[in-house]
Amino acid sequence: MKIVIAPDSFKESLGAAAVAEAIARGWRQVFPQAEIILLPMADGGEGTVDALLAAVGGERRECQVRGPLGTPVRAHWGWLDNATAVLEMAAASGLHWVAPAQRDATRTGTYGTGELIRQALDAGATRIILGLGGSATNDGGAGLLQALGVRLLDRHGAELAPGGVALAGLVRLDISGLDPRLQHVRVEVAADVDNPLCGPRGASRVFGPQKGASPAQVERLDAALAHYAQCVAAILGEDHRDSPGVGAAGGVGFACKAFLHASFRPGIELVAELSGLAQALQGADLLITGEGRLDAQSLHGKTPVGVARIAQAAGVPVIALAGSLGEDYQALYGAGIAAAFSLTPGPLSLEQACSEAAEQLEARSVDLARLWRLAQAAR
Ligand SMILES: O=C(O)[C@H](O)CO
Repeated sequence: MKIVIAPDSFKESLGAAAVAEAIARGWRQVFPQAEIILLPMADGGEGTVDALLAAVGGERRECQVRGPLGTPVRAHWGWLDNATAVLEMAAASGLHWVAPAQRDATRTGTYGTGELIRQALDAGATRIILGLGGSATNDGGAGLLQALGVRLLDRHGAELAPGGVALAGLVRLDISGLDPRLQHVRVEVAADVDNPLCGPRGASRVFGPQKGASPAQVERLDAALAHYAQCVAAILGEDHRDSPGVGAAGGVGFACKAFLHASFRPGIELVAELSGLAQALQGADLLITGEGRLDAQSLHGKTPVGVARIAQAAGVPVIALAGSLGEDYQALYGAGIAAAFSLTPGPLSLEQACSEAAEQLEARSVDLARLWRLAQAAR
């Protein structure tokens, strides 16, 4: 029997490698002889740099940058030997940097992600792979642009304060100071979702609430991003707000598309390709994937659906384990996932569920393996 285990991280709880190991421990209790291949995945969000370094090798580097609330954080990135830098915006501006009680999507910013890009430029990168997802921010990448030399000015000619809501006061963009080294760098965005910038499927409405935005704040943020997109279109002569993926990471995708001329692809596709997932699936009986939460939104680029697409092409069935199953998660059954299970055995606080994730994963994996054995015996 050959099993491929290819999960994402469980955000704010367990990295993808630890998730894969916990599932493998459970499976081995029932099938000690099984051939088990562990391929930790990522979709552009948290864990993308580590997944890519694990897949292709390279050097893990660290630097201090401005976190989402403006205080210093220690962010990591990767350097591959062909002058390629691998960055993940969550390392600088991710939700995990902001304690739940402090989450405020109206004022968090992405300046630190721009500083990460500067680090890559200083190192001489000619290609930058930038993972988007898992952000604490909703600023349309405004902070990132400021860190790279763009000036965003209000009606008094003063620089805008950090955060998405401040964009409502944008009157003028001065792009003359944009770091000239960017002209010689290929930027490839690996995005976790394909959402547009604004509107019902936009960054603020879909992802704002998980970053602490109230319904009224969501509306203010959506209007501010629409105004920002309008100002950008006025100077560039091109409106990128509806392009797929520009709503990733609170709209960082938009800044990358408009000013860094980035190409876009689903993050999971890139990670799966570099990790050799399709090859690993040859002759496999089952793929087990997982993510902290699965719901209908997962259809728009999240890891379990991305790996399921590749498994489907290889004729391998897929089962997903999730920390929690959200609204309309059954939509995943139409996207190549045969069955999805939530981890918790009963009511648990979020803190408890996060701290017990490894034990619960192992236990559910045992349950799953036992069910699989029963199904095999009944054949
Ligand atoms: O960071 C976010 O906003 C979500 O992960 C979607 O990209």
